[in-house]
Amino acid sequence: MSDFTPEVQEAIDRVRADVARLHAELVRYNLVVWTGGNISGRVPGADLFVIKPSGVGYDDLTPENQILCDLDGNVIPGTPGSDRSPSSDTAAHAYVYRNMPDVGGVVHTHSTYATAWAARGEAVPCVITGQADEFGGEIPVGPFAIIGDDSIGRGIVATLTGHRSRAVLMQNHGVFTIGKDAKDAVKAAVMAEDSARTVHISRQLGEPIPIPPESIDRLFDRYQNVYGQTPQGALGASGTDEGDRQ
Ligand SMILES: O=C(CO)[C@@H](O)[C@@H](O)COP(=O)(O)O
Repeated sequence: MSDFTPEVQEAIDRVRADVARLHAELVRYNLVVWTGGNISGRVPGADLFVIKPSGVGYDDLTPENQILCDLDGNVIPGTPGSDRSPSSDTAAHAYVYRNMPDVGGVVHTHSTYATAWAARGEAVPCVITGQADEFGGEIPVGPFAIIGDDSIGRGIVATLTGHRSRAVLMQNHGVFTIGKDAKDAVKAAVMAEDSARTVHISRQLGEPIPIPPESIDRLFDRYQNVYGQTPQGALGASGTDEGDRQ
C-alpha cells in the first residue's frame, strides 16, 4: 500500500472523482460508442495520473475503480482499482504526461466526424471562427501508430508540440486531445468533433472559404485571453477588444 502525504492523497481523490465523472460528458456529447474512449488526469504535485479501467462501461465508472499510475504507465499496487487492467491507451497517456509537463489531462475518442477526417489522413482546415478560437488553426493529423507501445504517445507529442491545436487526428484511428486538466481536454474533444462535423458538411456544399491567417491569430488571441469571465469581472462596455481588456 502506497503512503501519500495528505495533500497528495487529497489531489488523487479529486482527480479520481473528476475522471470518473467526466466520462459521462463523452456520452452526453455523442463522442463515444460502447467503451471506445478514455480520459485521464494528472495528479497535481505528484508524478502520477488517474485513468479509467479498460473496457468498463461508462455507467459503471466510479472514483474508486479509476486506476492510479506512475508516469511510466505502471499501476500503483495496493491502490483502489489496481486489481483491474488500465485503459489500453495508458502508455500513450503516460508518454504525453512525461513529455508535456504543462498537460494535466488527456482524452481519446473515436468521435465520428473527426475520425472520418483521420481515416483520410486529412487535417481539418480552419474555415470557421469557432475553430480559430479554440485551436488557432487547422486540427493536424498525426502518424498511423498501432496500440501496444508508446508509438501513439510519440505521435501525439511530435504533432502537438509547438502547435496551437490541443487536438490531433491520429491517422486511421481517432482523436487525442490535451488540456490543462481533464475537463479542459474533454472540452477540446467536444470542440474538435464540432469543427470536424461542420467543416465536413460545408465541404459537401462547396469549397469552404479560408480565413486569413492574421484573422485566425486575432480570433485565437481574443478567445484565449479575453473571452468569458475574467477576474476583473464584466467585459468592457464598448464590446470591442480594447474595451474587453480594460
Ligand atoms: O482505440 C482503442 C482501441 O483501438 C481504445 O482506445 C478504445 O477501445 C478504448 O479502450 P479502453 O477501454 O480505454 O481500454
